[in-house]
Amino acid sequence: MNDPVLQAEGLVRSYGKTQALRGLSVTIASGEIVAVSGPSGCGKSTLLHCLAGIIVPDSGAVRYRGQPLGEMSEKQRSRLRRTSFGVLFQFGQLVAELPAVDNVGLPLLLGGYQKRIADSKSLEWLQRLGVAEVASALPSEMSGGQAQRVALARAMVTEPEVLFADEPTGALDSLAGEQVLEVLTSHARQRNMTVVLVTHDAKVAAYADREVLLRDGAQLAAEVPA
Ligand SMILES: Nc1ncnc2c1ncn2[C@@H]1O[C@H](COP(=O)(O)OP(=O)(O)OP(=O)(O)O)[C@@H](O)[C@H]1O
Repeated sequence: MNDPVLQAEGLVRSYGKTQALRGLSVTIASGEIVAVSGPSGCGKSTLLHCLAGIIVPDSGAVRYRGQPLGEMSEKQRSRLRRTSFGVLFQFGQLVAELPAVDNVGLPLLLGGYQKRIADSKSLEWLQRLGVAEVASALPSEMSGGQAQRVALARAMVTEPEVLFADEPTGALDSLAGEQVLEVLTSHARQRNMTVVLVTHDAKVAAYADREVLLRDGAQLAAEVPA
């Protein structure tokens, strides 16, 4: 395996009495596209959120390039999410008051880019994902599928080292879903971007290099190539 980018060891995470992760370990190499799959409620999103440092496991550790996330301050973790990680949540989470072009450009503005450059990179990504026509639309004026593609553009625009995507094609019909996955995976392969893709759909998992199958908060079996 190439250099590991992310190593999770013995992750346990509960919500009240529900144990979402039960001692899960997984290693993700640089440039790998990994699908995390399994039935609803098996802990996929919880694993993604632990790997991205959005939530902290009750026990176990996640290391990013050897550095335990648990030993970073919240400020350091959020800086890491802004600079090295791109996160696409299951429900896009666009800013309701901003048109698509500004939603996508937001992480660039926060990273110190000039508005003019942020706008042009944002439009480039909207075009690549086939939603340039909604550039000036507010999220409330978009279809669910358009909003999801805009949210993906926002996660990709900073060219993150690792992209975490939770059901990135959940709101898309199958043709649009294939187009988005094609753009996402070909870009990742060109740029050696690591992708962690949560999905319950075998057709989506087939775009990955490797599949991590979960059942009830644990890995089902030896990892299988997708
Ligand atoms: N914020 C929360 N509060 C309480 N229980 C939660 C919370 N988030 C997740 N859970 C529970 O933890 C378990 C794992 O949830 P998780 O969302 O990680 O699974 P998932 O595989 O991503 O599911 P889905 O495919 O339906 O999105 C489930 O039983 C879920 O009900």
